[in-house]
Amino acid sequence: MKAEHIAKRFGDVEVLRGVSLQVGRGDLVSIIGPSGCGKSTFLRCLNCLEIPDHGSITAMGVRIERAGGRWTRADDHAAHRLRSHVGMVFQSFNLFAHLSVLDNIVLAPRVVKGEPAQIAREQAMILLEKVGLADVARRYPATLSGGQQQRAAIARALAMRPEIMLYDEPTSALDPIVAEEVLAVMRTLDEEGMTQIVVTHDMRFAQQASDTVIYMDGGQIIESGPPDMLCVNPTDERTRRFLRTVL
Ligand SMILES: Nc1ncnc2c1ncn2[C@@H]1O[C@H](COP(=O)(O)OP(=O)(O)OP(=O)(O)O)[C@@H](O)[C@H]1O
Repeated sequence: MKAEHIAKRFGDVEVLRGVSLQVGRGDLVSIIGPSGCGKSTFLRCLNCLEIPDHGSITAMGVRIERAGGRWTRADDHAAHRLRSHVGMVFQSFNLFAHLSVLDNIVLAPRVVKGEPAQIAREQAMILLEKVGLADVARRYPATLSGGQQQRAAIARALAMRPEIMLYDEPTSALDPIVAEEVLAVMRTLDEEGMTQIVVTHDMRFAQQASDTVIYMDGGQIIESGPPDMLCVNPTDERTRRFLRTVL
């Protein structure tokens, strides 16, 4: 996946100022940086949940190019194709409260892809097994712990068979022990070759699990590199100051 010169403003506020990033297949990239620096906005631009004003996104043979003009029907079509390759997981899980865990996972394959019920359910059970939730498949989200809900959200995203997974602070609402269960699922996906981009405040995970850590500040990428290089010996003073406060 490649993003080039992504720019985005909300009213007078220039939130992203030409952010470029290339993520290799199977890589796990963590995006860190101070609150409000544009991490989530950038992540959301990657699957056009937020429409960039300028710049381009290329992934899985789909290219979206923006030059400040109107968002057209053709752009919409391209964004739809892009999203069919990309799963997204949010901080607040966003599960459907009125559906069981199993039905949460079955829903999109049934409705969007028209998969037969039996196949969608079998696939969902395989995914629930994978994230350690097979025994709670019939329960409703409200009866699960935060970590279980987040793992169900990951299974739901995986049910659409994405090649790329985006996570927006997946463990920020969780205590460290429960967060570890979620991070373990992401590590397993990494071992299986899934491409993953994670906005996170969890520096330990960023350091231990990432191929690349991106440090953003002020709507720009200030520094990027392998976790050791970035976290042990950052070249930029702002990066050093940020890491001193979080490590
Ligand atoms: N839909 C929106 N409308 C207006 N302003 C927005 C919108 N979304 C984000 N912003 C603003 O853009 C800036 C960047 O927000 P963003 O959520 O991308 O930062 P972040 O680095 O992910 O922060 P955090 O770590 O606190 O989640 C903030 O000033 C935020 O208020």
